[in-house]
Amino acid sequence: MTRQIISPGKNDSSFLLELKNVNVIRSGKKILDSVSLSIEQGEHVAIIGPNGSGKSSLIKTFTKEYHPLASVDGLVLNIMGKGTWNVFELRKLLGIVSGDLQQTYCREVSVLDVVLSGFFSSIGIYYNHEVTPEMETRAREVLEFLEISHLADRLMSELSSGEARRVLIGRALVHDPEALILDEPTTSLDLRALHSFRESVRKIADSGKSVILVTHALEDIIPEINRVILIKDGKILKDGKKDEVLTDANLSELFSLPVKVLEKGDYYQAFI
Ligand SMILES: Nc1ncnc2c1ncn2[C@@H]1O[C@H](COP(=O)(O)OP(=O)(O)OP(=O)(O)O)[C@@H](O)[C@H]1O
Repeated sequence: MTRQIISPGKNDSSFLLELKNVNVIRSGKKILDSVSLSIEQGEHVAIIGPNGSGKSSLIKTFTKEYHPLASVDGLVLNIMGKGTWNVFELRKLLGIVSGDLQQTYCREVSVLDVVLSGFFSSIGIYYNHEVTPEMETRAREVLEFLEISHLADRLMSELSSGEARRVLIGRALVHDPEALILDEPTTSLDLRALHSFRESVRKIADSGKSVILVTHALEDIIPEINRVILIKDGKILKDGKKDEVLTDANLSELFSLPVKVLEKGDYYQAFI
């Protein structure tokens, strides 16, 4: 399945993602409103917004699940400098981890098979999937990198939320994506699981892959992320350096109520 996106760009772009004037309408409602942003390869970014602000819709636009209005002047939607992508190839290039994805793994699939399924952009391994020895070696390497080799033969349905979330990172990493996109990744994780999860993501950020974190929780922002984009009502409210964007005034405007931002060590927290 190949889809043509407007304004195919040059192939030598250093941008991982380049969006200009992206408008998305679903069920007659504008859910992304003239969104323009560029993310360089290797750059780490947090996209923060309240419930319903358009964060997941933005990710679905990156992965071609949602399509921008083609009739808008100046529309650009390029990924790695290209406007046209095979959708399955694209989904391998952008490793995505979300709570939704975790819910689809409630059937009996082993951890190793979950990681291997990343090669096929599928939910599990089926009879028509040809798993090569190289794929299995790579899947085991990823489990080791994430320090969860001991879980390889366990069933996904028997894991804790924290363990399962790290397995899904493994699935996203197995085909060596350019970027890891994390959509509300820490929902339902306790403090210990949160810590392990953050450490895994920090390791990935240090390895040179872009980490794009989408969340409403400031404490998810790992120190390696230096740029923050605020999104409200489908529009970009602010985009800039973390310490300049995460202010009381900006967060109060974002959530439409008085918010106090605290910086603690290398992390941030919001209070009301
Ligand atoms: N397929 C769709 N059809 C109709 N409305 C949609 C669709 N997808 C998203 N929306 C609407 O677009 C708005 C943004 O939704 P989106 O899921 O992107 O928000 P979000 O910022 O990810 O929210 P949350 O933090 O609650 O997950 C919401 O009002 C939502 O109801």
